[in-house]
Amino acid sequence: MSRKPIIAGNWKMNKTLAEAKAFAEAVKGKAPSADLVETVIGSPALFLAPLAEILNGDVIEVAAQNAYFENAGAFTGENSPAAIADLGIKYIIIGHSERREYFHETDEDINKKAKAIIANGVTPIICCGETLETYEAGQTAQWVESQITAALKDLTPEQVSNLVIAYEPIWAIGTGKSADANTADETCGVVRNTVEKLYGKTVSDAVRIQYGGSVKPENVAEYMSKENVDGALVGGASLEAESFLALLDFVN
Ligand SMILES: O=C[C@H](O)COP(=O)(O)O
Repeated sequence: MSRKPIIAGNWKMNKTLAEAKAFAEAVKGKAPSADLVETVIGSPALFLAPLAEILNGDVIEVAAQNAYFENAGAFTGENSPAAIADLGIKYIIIGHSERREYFHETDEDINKKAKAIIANGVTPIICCGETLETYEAGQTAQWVESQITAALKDLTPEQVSNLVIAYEPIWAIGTGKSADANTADETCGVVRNTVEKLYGKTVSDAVRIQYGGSVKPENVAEYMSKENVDGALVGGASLEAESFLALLDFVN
């Protein structure tokens, strides 16, 4: 099954407006054709509008790193999925382990966010992944299956076919100790099998699954060679324009 690769950077809470705009100008027009790979930059909400303007018409898409599950109302500090969609943003990352850890987001929150994002015509990138303790206890498959089952609750087969899931072992995030490609492929396979159990093989064959956790230009091609890995969600190595573009070299 050929699924279009998708490489997404996640800047997390980094950059100033000037740095974000300089990055966008540096990468504009330099990513491979969208026929070969989907390229996405996950930006802080502060920079979504200027990035969307600079990259308007470019193959590179902009993603938000989170959104609330209501479109408007008395939710101080939150960002509306409808307002994000209104900027022309095509992707919203949700359920990142840092949001779950530091901001106590639950599987139920992620499910509500996914529904609200899809209702606004935006594609969610739904994150899952286990702690080192869970990994060392051999409980990764059960953990990831429970996260994905809860995140997809009540979504339709078509909605699931079109979204992206990112498997990010917490123990590999920001540590430089990435999961080896076979482990990444195996657990992305668990994610795909979970989708198949819930929705059938047509949907599980269509859904795209990224690996994330210390992905670099030096190791991205190996991940992308694996059957169950359709892309990468990249933190540190996406912060600099040269490194971000080098993540895409595997398509050549
Ligand atoms: O969203 C990205 C992941 O948290 C991976 O971050 P990293 O590439 O810095 O390990």
